[in-house]
Amino acid sequence: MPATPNNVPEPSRTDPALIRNFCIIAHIDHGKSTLADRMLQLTGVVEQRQMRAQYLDRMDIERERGITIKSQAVRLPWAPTDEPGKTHILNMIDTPGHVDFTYEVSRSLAACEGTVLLVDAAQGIEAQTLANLYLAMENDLTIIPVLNKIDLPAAQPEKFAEELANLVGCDPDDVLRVSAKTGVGVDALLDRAVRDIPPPVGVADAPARAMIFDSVYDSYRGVVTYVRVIDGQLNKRERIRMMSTGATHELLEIGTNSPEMLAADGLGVGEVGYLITGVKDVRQSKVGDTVTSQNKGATEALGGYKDPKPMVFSGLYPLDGSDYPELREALDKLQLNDAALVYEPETSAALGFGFRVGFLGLLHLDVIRERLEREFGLDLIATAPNVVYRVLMEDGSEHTVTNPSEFPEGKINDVYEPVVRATILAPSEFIGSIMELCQTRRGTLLGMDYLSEDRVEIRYTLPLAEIVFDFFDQLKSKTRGYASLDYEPTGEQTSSLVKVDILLHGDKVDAFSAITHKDQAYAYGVRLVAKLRELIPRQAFEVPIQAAIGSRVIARETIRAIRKDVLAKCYGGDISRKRKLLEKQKEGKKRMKMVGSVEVPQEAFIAVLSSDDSGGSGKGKK
Ligand SMILES: Nc1nc2c(ncn2[C@@H]2O[C@H](COP(=O)(O)OP(=O)(O)OP(=O)(O)O)[C@@H](O)[C@H]2O)c(=O)[nH]1
Repeated sequence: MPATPNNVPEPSRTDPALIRNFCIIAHIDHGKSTLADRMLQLTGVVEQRQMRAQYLDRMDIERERGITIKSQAVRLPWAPTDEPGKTHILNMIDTPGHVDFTYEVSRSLAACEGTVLLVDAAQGIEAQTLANLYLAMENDLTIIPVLNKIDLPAAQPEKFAEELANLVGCDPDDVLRVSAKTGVGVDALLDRAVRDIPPPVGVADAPARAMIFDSVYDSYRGVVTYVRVIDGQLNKRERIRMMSTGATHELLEIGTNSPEMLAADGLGVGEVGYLITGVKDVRQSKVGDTVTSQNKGATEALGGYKDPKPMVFSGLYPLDGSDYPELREALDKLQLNDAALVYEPETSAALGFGFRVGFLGLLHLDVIRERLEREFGLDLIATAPNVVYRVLMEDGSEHTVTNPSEFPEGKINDVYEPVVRATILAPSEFIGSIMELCQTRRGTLLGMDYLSEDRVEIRYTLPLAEIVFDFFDQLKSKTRGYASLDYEPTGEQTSSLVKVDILLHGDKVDAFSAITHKDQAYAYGVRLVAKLRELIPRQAFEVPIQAAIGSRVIARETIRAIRKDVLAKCYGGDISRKRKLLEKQKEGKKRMKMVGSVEVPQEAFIAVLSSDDSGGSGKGKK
């Protein structure tokens, strides 16, 4: 019998023996949000008529794109089927599934004792299933293997139960089978969570220590911080201290989510809930930090706290220069809710005033750009994303390069670039094409394992710069969509990297500068110069386009001159027709940027993004 809100125990200081903290980990689209929805319904915390799809994904973009960006926690009362009178509290912590947000995933995992490992019964294990499973194992979590979507005609539960059982080391019969869509098997899953996941252990009378696993900005309430109490207790109205910064705040409100906020007097050992202190900026309440009481607080923080590090940078410029103040304001607002977003003003000779913005990865970049355009109505030019390089000069100085045009001139000793460990899962028939792709992207094979007869896991070390553009698209097209990819940063390596500049009519265009491997520089220069010749219209004078490394020109094309006389075709005196043509010409000009003396269309800046010859890539077009 599912519990109802009426027999929920008091929200604060629940007996830890009755608490189970868990999260759901899954590859994108394997049904995590749908399963969470079913759990909300089955435990009675959301009434049928209020139910809407993906209840927990609150951000519009999350719902539209069907992805989870920020994690959320929700408290579910559940009396197991064999103990109907004993209501337990299941705290479900939703985790983002995408590789860009791995740090948030690992913080959420650290707040749990168990995890539901959810796998699509028609797809099987994918790269992010593995990546998240390894994180869960590192955190010593109890793993409940579950196959989802068993209602699908294409489901192969027997085959994938075997695969999953091999992976987690259990019997195939112990793999649960559910349909998050129809609800079949979800009650058995909740029973299993109560039975298998250990209750939290903590010292009730020790100084309070709570781990922050998420914090979100709410325009009415300020920052809402999600915590899991490990030791002691936090009480309403007390002063709390953030251990990484030492900042203290008054605890204005404390409570739990069911799934709406429900205020309480405090939170005790093992409990999961929210705190409100009135701060306005999530950077004051950072994921991974430890909260303690100001008075007789703890001296040792929990686990390691790590600042999220931007991995990919891109220049964002308003198409209309007068929108610059709005862009700054919009970035300020987004940063209130996104501690990982960093930016600083930047000026480009070609694009004017803008910002160099650091992101966790490409999805993060896409989401931010889309929000800037959609929520703030800005038209933006985004320069090609690049990674961060470290350059050591012969004179011993060191430069961190986040913008290719700032790559130092002069005598360079070494250039370091970030590398990742990539895991690719695919049917074994594609091994050849995957290896070929990784090889051309300067990859080093680390190893390969068969998960089952026809599915293989391939591990590579790859430069991050080689995968930030279109690696995933290429991988998908070479494997007919069957491959999945996950990667994690593993440090840096020295490489022979050079800066390729593009000169238009003799002037260097900073927005087109790129850093590439020495062996690829020539091909890159030739390709870009050819593409720009196609995209830049003829001007009143001849325009040479050159690619150069330092002062050495490696490729050249020329745009021939024309006199663009739109009136040439209008004989006679039809003045209104003439005016129309002139107006049309003026409008056409608005979409151009003057770069030195040359008019460059917006598409040209996007063209740098794509590595094929078909014009701009999908990513740059939005
Ligand atoms: N047939 C069927 N479809 C399902 C089931 N569970 C989920 N789906 C569908 O699978 C798709 C992905 O489900 P989501 O719940 O959004 O997946 P997710 O894992 O939360 O995705 P992210 O939030 O991006 O990580 C949606 O179209 C769901 O309707 C199921 O049990 N059966």
